[in-house]
Amino acid sequence: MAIFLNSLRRSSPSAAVRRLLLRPYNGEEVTQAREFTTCEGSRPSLIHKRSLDILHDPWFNKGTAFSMTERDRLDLRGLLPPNVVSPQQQIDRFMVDLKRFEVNARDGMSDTIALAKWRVLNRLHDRNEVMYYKILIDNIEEYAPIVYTPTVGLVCQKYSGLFRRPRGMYFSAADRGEMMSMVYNWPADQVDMIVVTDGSRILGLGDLGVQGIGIAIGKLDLYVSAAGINPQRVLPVMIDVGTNNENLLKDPLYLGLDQHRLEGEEYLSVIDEFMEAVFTRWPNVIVQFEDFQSKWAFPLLQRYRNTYRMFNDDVQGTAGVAIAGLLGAVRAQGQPMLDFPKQKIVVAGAGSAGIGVVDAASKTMARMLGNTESAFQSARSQFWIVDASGLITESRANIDPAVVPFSRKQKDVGHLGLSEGSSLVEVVKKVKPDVLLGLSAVGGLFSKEVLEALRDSTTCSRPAIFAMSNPTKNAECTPEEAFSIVGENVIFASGSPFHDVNLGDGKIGHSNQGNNMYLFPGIGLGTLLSGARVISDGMLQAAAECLAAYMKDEEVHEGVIYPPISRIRDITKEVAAAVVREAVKEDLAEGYRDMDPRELQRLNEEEIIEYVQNNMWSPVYPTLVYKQD
Ligand SMILES: NC(=O)C1=CN([C@@H]2O[C@H](COP(=O)(O)OP(=O)(O)OC[C@H]3O[C@@H](n4cnc5c(N)ncnc54)[C@H](O)[C@@H]3O)[C@@H](O)[C@H]2O)C=CC1
Ligand SMILES: CC(=O)C(=O)O
Ligand SMILES: [Mg+2]
Repeated sequence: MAIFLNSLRRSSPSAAVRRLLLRPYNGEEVTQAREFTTCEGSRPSLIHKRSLDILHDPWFNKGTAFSMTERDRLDLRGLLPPNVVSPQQQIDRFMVDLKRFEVNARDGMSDTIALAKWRVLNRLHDRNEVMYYKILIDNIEEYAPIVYTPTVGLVCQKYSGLFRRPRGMYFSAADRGEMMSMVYNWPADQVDMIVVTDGSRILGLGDLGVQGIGIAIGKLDLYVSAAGINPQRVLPVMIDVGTNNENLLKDPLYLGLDQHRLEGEEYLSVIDEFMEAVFTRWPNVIVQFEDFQSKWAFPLLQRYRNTYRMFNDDVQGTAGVAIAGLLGAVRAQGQPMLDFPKQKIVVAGAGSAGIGVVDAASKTMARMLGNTESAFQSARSQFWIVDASGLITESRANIDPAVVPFSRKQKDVGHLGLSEGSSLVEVVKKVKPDVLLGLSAVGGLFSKEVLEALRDSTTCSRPAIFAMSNPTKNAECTPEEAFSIVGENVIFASGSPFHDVNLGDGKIGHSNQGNNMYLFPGIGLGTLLSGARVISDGMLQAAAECLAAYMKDEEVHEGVIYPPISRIRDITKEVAAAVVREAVKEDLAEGYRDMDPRELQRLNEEEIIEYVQNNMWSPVYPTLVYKQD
């Protein structure tokens, strides 16, 4: 098994390879001259703008940090206060403004304070991208919960009121037939990463229509901060096919199409047209599908995954993060990882996320058991899935095709006294699971009764609870509830961040954040840098195994199964390198820029990590030089 077989070959790179490795991508001139990957002292960025146009462009603006020579060169003299400040002084001044909200917060962060912070950060994002990402990267643990879950959920809900400047692109059902030309309205000639949503299931908040654009923006903030994707080459996209949220349709301030969602072939034709348009203009782009309702998430993934460079984060990213956490829980129990196929896992939620996890985790078990048909059967029999109508068995009427392979046979559950529709608490009592995993979007689903049933039934020394639904109020339980009811030994992870729990006597109950943010940035970056034409199961599995292997034994024994968010840039680099390696191994890698596939094949593990590192964008002001069109 690849996990933990970290036998890195440490040979020194050839001179030619080293030249490639050590040459981070320097921005060549592009039509819109939108590059700032270089920094002071190295190759400058050529721009076709002067004066106020520069100050109003967040991709180039440095505000008060423009030096006097640059002010002269770019016709900025007199347009800024005279004092030239350093980038760090700029950040210090900004942080004084941002931190004032903390002074007001007596009972932790209220929604109002979180939103106020989001507003201040968003305004900076509109003004000056380098500074925005510098602050985000340096304080990712503190501000990920603002630009991402949970606050991004609130932002999407309140989008009409918060909307000031558009960010990203909107394609709507009214744009049918126009998308192929519309894509040229985007100013960047190169786009590496698109996150697209149709707004139909935003976190656990349901159909938010056009307001779902916020989640695409939040995910791309993580692509820039964690994966070092150049912010000039990311594109958030909202495909507005209508909404079935009656409150939004009644709202006079709603900014989306005033119609119910398109269905069937009409819906598919819009998404098809969008995919064709973006891949025509940017053939190397990677498209991440985000927060599509389950009924479309699976069919769209099957429709596009063998043709386009795309993946579904909720189905595939979440699965990888869950697998890494599940393997961590096995290690925390003091068991060898090969015992994973013995774990009994009750899953609450049979949507895109829940079924994505069960599908991938059962495949991981099956691989450990020898990959035969009976191994697959045996692996599937370790999972019991409960949805809004209770335990899912083969006798379920109108069952979603994606769920069919995981529905239980009556004969297999009957001997436990269970049947179609048995309640979660009954299932927990009878199955006596090692793991309870929630992707139901139902806050508090793991009630006192359910947690007591787990405590009283399980034979596991360290049961694990994954309350993975977002945002915070949708978590199936809190860490306090898990530790106080099930016991101090429990392994706990949640989708949105919670604080660790003080268990007294110097003991800490660790609250892990089990969120796909640990994987999607690395999957995207690894795909980009390998030049893989599609994203294979093997590449996704490599990403999950890398995350699992990242945690040290001492950490997992402490109940820490995921790294702290502050290490997300490092873990993303490792994940991306694992994805590149697997793409090369599977002969999918077609190379990236100067790195052709043959060179890529010659790199050893260390060199691949170096290659990834050197292609991660960092927030540094470039020197700007004006060039006439
Ligand atoms: N932590 C993470 O990285 C991720 C978390 N999620 C979260 O997972 C949740 C679900 O996402 P999807 O699967 O796409 O949504 P979905 O709406 O497709 O699925 C929800 C599922 O929960 C079931 N459910 C509803 N009430 C239930 C109940 N009382 N008991 C048991 N099951 C119940 C539904 O029947 C359905 O099968 C959301 O809150 C989302 O934020 C999703 C992706 C990643
Ligand atoms: C984290 C995420 O992708 C979700 O909750 O949908
Ligand atoms: Mg999602």
